[in-house]
Amino acid sequence: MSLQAQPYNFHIQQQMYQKGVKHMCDNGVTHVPTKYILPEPERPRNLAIDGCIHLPVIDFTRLQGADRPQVLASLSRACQEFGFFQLVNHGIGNEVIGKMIDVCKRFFEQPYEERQRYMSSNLYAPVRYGTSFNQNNDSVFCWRDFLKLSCYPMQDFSSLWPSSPLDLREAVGDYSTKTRDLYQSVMEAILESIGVTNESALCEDGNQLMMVNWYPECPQPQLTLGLPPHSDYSLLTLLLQDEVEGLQIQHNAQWVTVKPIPNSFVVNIGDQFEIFSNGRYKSVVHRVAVNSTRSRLSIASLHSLHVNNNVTPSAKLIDESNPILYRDTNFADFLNHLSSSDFKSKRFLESRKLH
Ligand SMILES: O=C(O)CCC(=O)C(=O)O
Ligand SMILES: [Fe+2]
Repeated sequence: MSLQAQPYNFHIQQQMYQKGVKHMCDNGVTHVPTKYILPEPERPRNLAIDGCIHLPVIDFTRLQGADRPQVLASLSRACQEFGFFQLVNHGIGNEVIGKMIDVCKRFFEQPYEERQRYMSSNLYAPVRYGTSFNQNNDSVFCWRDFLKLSCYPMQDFSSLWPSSPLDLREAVGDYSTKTRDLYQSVMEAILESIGVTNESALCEDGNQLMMVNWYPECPQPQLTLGLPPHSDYSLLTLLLQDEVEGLQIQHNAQWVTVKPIPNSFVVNIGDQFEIFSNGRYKSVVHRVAVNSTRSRLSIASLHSLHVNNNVTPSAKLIDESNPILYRDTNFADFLNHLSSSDFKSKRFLESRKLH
């Protein structure tokens, strides 16, 4: 190879990575390029070796009935010990969920030119197609393409959602409305479980963002990750995963794989709620492992405070024995953190801790 050929190839490869993993797979990739290879200690172990975990299960129907006090107690334990739970009997119909999963898969199966229309490196863009975690900054890329859709208020955003597949806007509209209603009921229960009521800013008028994650089959899944360890900048995330496992959470200093339960949501506490609860409920670090035989789709509905609102520890949870632990924060702080190069070495939440 001539001396000049190297930088040229390097440039071509960089362009290829920026187009995403689906594009690379469509072009017949047979091994994981160096750009995606993690240092050994950060690599996942075989999914079959890492333990599986059955997260606490919360039955939404029981939450609405005479059993509410017992279910609230289980909810409180789950949010303190795991930061995660699985929500069953949530009332969102199979057709709404099935249509959403199907249309999202069809979005990613379109030719690159169609998906690329929504590509943007601007983290503020309300609709954005992209790859990796933060492709502007990631030194090691991850095996994931995504479509981000701002969803609330819907009339401000729905005309910006992809126009192809033709039924995408209708499916996202139905799904985001239903998940938003479900979020409000679950958040009311979470607030009640922590002994704080009348917090309408946490239930209404906030921000709703849909992250549709596509993890194509990966030829060497033991070398890379679909998503690196992170916690969500949200109050609460409602995650829908298809039947393919891959989500791992950190529990008792171990990575454990969450076993998908059909027709359920994985719900997790985000950074904003950990701050609001002054650390009582935990925003837990999680990551995604990929596999060599099956692509995987997940759809995270992230519910946060309105972008202009500060999140601050609730005065009702602060007293002499529970001193305030976090500084106030807002969405701009988070985006600054995300675009700073040191975000991997320090978690956003850590940067907000007072002591
Ligand atoms: O794909 C998953 O299971 C998790 C996705 C996730 O953590 C996220 O979108 O923040
Ligand atoms: Fe996440």
